Amino acid sequence: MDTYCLSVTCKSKRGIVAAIAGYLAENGCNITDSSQFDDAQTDNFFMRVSFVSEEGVALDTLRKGFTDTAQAFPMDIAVHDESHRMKVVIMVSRFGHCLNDLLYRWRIGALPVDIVAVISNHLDYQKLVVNHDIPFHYIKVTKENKREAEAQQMRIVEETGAELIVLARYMQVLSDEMCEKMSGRIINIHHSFLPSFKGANPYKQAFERGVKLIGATSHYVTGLLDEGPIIEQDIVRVTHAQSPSDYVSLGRDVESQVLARAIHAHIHRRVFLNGNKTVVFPASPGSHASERMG
Ligand SMILES: Nc1nc2c(c(=O)[nH]1)N[C@@H](CN(C=O)c1ccc(C(=O)N[C@@H](CCC(=O)O)C(=O)O)cc1)CN2
Repeated sequence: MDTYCLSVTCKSKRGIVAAIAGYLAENGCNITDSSQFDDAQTDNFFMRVSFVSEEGVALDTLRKGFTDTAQAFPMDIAVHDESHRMKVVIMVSRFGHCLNDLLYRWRIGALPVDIVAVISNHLDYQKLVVNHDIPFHYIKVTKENKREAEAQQMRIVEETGAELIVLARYMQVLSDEMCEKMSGRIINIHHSFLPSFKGANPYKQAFERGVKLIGATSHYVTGLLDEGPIIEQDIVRVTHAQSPSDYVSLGRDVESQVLARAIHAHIHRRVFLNGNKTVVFPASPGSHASERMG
């Protein structure tokens, strides 16, 4: 039997959970996992439900049936087949550790997505990508050709049907237009514990500040550089004896892990936008089951 995921965002009101649980039960669906959050500050309510359609009621029928429930509680509602593999374009510049990590996770089945293309403004990782039988697109970016380069990037996104763009250390600022068009569908890894040290060279900034912790932050990309809603973060200790290049080495693993966790949360629809913040529900049991055991 297929497992589906229902995600709901609405204004908080008594009875929402009962209405949704009741609707699913009445339509032969068994809830296997449920998370909800009522934000008292914004009065926004968020809910994510995994369920099995035990009597074979089709996804489209369930979607259509929800409109009545949705009318009782004006809500943004979406129902997805949890077996759907999201189409992803990865973009990278000169630092390839996050790309390499994502390709490995994808290859062993730990990242159940379809990587439909890798785009880079450098040729460093062409062989690596082609060896994974994934299309590689080299699109040079200069101050003079940024707009045309971005148009080429967006053509690839549209032609492949990509649902998510991952900036795996892609070091070019995207235009407001692209950020708006792909709002909530571009995930970046920034190599600092935001909001500290935005922009280029965060490790140099951290070294000059004399920090004792460096970190990585994965966030949705907006027109405001490195200020998009944060999805995942982590940190690693540093000492007075270490240099910015030591930070680069120490940062590789934490950047890769933070980005992978953020993508995993996004593709399993566990991330909800809440103004310029996010609500991130925990992974449901078995959500890592797609990984091929060695
Ligand atoms: N619109 C946005 N674009 C990008 C974001 C974002 O949040 N909003 N995140 C960056 C990633 N990034 C840090 O994580 C970052 C990348 C690049 C720069 C920058 O100043 N780039 C220069 C060119 C540098 C070069 O050519 O090597 C530039 O674009 O003029 C700052 C921060 C990805 N894009």
